[in-house]
Amino acid sequence: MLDLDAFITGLPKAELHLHIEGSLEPEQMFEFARRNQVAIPYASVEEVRAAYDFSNLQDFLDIYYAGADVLRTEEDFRDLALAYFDRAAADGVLHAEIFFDPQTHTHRGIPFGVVANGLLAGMAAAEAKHGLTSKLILCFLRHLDEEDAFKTLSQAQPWIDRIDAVGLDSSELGHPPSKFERVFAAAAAMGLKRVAHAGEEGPPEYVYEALELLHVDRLDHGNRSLEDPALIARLARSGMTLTVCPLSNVKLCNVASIDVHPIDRMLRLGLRATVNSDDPAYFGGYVGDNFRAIAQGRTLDRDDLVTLARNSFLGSFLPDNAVATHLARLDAYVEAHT
Ligand code: HPA
Ligand SMILES: [Zn+2]
Repeated sequence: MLDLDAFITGLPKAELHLHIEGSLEPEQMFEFARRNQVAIPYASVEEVRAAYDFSNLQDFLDIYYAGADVLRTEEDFRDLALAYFDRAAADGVLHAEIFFDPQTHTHRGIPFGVVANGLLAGMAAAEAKHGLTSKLILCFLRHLDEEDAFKTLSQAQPWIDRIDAVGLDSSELGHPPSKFERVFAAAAAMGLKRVAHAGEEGPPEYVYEALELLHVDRLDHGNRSLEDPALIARLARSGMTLTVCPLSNVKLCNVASIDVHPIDRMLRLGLRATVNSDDPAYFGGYVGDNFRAIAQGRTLDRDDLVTLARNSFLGSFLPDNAVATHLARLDAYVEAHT
C-alpha cells in the first residue's frame, strides 16, 4: 500500500484554477529580469519570498502585478507556462485549464499576441513532453472597466479559436459580476465558456450574480456560498463545479488555517468541489501540496481524495469522451492502489 503522499502524487487529476502569472517562481523572476534587463525591487530570492506575507487579496495582487513586469517576450511566456506544466505533470496533473490576464501585459505595452503565442507554445510543448493537455481561459481584470474588457475581447479575436473560456479575476470587493454582464454575453455569443471568481472575499450576492448574470459554467473559489443555505442547495442540485484553492485561502487570510478549511464540509454538502493551487509561486505550493495540506489538515480519507480528483475531470471543459478516458484511468489507479 502506498503512503498517502505517494498516493496523492500519482492520483490522476486536472487543475482548473491556476493563474499562469501566479506560477512565476522567484528564481524565474530573477532570470527573466536579467535577460530582459528589467530592474526588480528585491536583492535576493529570499527577499522576494519574505515579501509574500499577505493580509488579504489586494495585498497579494499589488505584488503579483509588479512581479509580472519581468515578463516581456514570447519566450518568457512559453518558459513560464512550460515550467508550470513540468511541475503539474510531476504532481499527476493530466489536464490543466489555465487563466491568463492579458490586461496586465497589454497595459504595459506587451501585445496580446506575444502573451497568447508564448502561452500556446508552452501548452504545445507540454503536450509533446508529458502528454499533458490544456486549455486557455482569458480573464478580465474586474478592477478595470467594461470598456477595457471589451477592448481585450476584441484584441483576442485572432486567437479566439484557441481560447476556451473567459473568466473574471482581480480585486473582488466593490467589483461585482454585474459590471461585466454585457461582455460575458458577448463572449458567450462567440461560443466561449464562462467562469468567474466569486465568493472568495465577496458576499453570496456576488455568487448569485455570477450564476444569473454571467451564466458561469464553473465557479472559482465560491467559499462564501457556504453562508447561504439556499445557495448551497442550488449549487449542489445543479452540479456546479467549485474550484477551491486551500493554500490560497489560508495565505490570503480568508480561512484562518488549513485545519479549519471547509473543503470536507463542501463535499458532505454535495458540492462538486475541486482542489487547485491558484497562484502556486505565491501561496506556498502546487496542486499536490494543496491535496496534501487538506488530507492532513482535515484528515480526508482516500475516498474523499478520489472524489476531488473525479470532480476535477467532471468539471473540466474536456469533451465527454476525454472525460470518460480520464475517469477510467482514475478508476484503474484506485483499483491498483487499494
Ligand atoms: O486569488 C485570486 N483572486 C482574484 N484574482 C486573482 N488573480 C490572481 N489570483 C487571484
Ligand atoms: Zn484565482
